[in-house]
Amino acid sequence: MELDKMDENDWKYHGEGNKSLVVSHIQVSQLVLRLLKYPAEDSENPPQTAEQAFRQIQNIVDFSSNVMSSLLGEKFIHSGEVVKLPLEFVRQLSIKVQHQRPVWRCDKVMDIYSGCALCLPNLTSPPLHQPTHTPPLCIEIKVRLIMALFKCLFFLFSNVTVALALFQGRGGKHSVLIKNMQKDHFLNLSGGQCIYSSKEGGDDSMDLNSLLNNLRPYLQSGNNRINNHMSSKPVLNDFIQVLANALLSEGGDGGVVMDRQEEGRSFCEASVFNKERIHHGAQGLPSDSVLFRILQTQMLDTLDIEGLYPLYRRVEQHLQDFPKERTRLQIDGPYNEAFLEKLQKCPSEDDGSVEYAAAKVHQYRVSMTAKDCSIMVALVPRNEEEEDFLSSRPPAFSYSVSILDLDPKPFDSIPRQLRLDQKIVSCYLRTGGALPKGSLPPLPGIFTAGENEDCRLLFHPV
Ligand SMILES: O=P(O)(O)O[C@@H]1[C@@H](OP(=O)(O)O)[C@H](OP(=O)(O)O)[C@H](O)[C@H](OP(=O)(O)O)[C@H]1OP(=O)(O)O
Ligand SMILES: Nc1ncnc2c1ncn2[C@@H]1O[C@H](COP(=O)(O)OP(=O)(O)OP(=O)(O)O)[C@@H](O)[C@H]1O
Repeated sequence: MELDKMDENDWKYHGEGNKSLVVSHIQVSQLVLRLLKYPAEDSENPPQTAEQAFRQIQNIVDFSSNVMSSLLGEKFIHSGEVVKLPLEFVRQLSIKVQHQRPVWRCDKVMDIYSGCALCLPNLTSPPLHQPTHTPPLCIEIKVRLIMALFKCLFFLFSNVTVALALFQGRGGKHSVLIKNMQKDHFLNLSGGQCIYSSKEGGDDSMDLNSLLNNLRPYLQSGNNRINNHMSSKPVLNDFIQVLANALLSEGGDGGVVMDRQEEGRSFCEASVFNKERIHHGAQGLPSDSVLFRILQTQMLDTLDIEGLYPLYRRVEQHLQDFPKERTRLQIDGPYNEAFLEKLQKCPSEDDGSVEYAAAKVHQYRVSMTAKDCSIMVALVPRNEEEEDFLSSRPPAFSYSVSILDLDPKPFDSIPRQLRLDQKIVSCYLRTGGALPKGSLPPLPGIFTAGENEDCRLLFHPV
């Protein structure tokens, strides 16, 4: 990428979240740029200088590469690098992508003032072995939330959202869905075609059929492939199994997903949802799988928000008295090895010190990041000429598993977490356990549990 020759026509809208917007390169399919967003009311007066924006993105890179990578496993992490882009390019890009942005995300605008962005590999287009005729199938899962489809993994997470992205064609023809199940959010990437949704009041079964029709060519094998027939249930079951196998596999990149039942450890084994499993947390998950690593990192919050808040207040009070201590305590970074050491070597007993309190807050913030990240799984059917592809069921896939959105959560976000938690608890007490439609998702510490298809809330000791 030649930074002095940037042309907005080489880039297209890819997706966005709450605080960043992502564009992907049209020709160089392995590249994306992630740009910061500001509240729309700040569009005339950017809330930070170019230097501060650069620092913010460098902090994101450092936090990912020095802290989260060590906790989650390097093989799953792509931290990227900060780039400085020509301002005119960024302005033109912002105009170009505007009409593709979902309306409900337009309360924020793309940062067109700093010229800073994060350059990352495109995780929906991973360099997986030899090219095949069939394009990669990408599934993005926001781990905080998990959908009923994945109820086998229920015990890991606290709510229900999944984003599924089906990409057809590496260069040009795309069929894409990214869907937030809970809020009915769509992110249609350029030229995207929705293959699955569960719109409120919409015809879910039709959408599920659309998903199944798109999945069928990936999952038909052996006789089914020749006869071009495979009924819906096995398609969905196979899809879940292939996806679960990738999530439970111990390789990060470029592994091969086969049916794990043959290895004596099946997906269903992990699906048993019972009190034992909740109490033992990670038991049953392969120790180097992405799910295990994320769960371990989520469990750094040994205190719940109510237990943490007094420690946060201790640090806050100390900073009011000694503002310069902010740097020594690494409240806003730098996110280096010393920061990691602080949270890893935090004593188990409170000695009343501000260092202890700061380390607990650091741990909590890291845990929050691990609860809010996403997993991207890219699957490519293995060479269709190979014997095992034709005979195995479900067919074998090459895969890559990555974790995205590992930004540090600000120190100042703690009081907001407490308010959210209090709202949820009062809602729980008011409704006797049933969340009203459209309400906030439960926070960590509250599980949406499913047994025999029905959902209820359980308080989970953390
Ligand atoms: O605060 P919450 O619980 O609403 O969570 C925010 C998420 O909302 P949702 O999970 O959809 O309700 C929100 O997700 P959305 O993409 O907006 O759905 C973000 O993940 C946000 O993180 P950040 O501010 O971008 O670092 C999340 O904020 P943090 O609380 O993790 O800082
Ligand atoms: N490296 C990448 N490769 C491919 N797609 C990506 C990449 N990074 C982000 N995306 C896409 O862009 C979307 C927004 O990115 P991201 O989740 O990092 O934004 P965010 O604003 O931090 O989100 P959140 O609202 O969860 O905080 C993702 O959901 C994903 O679909």
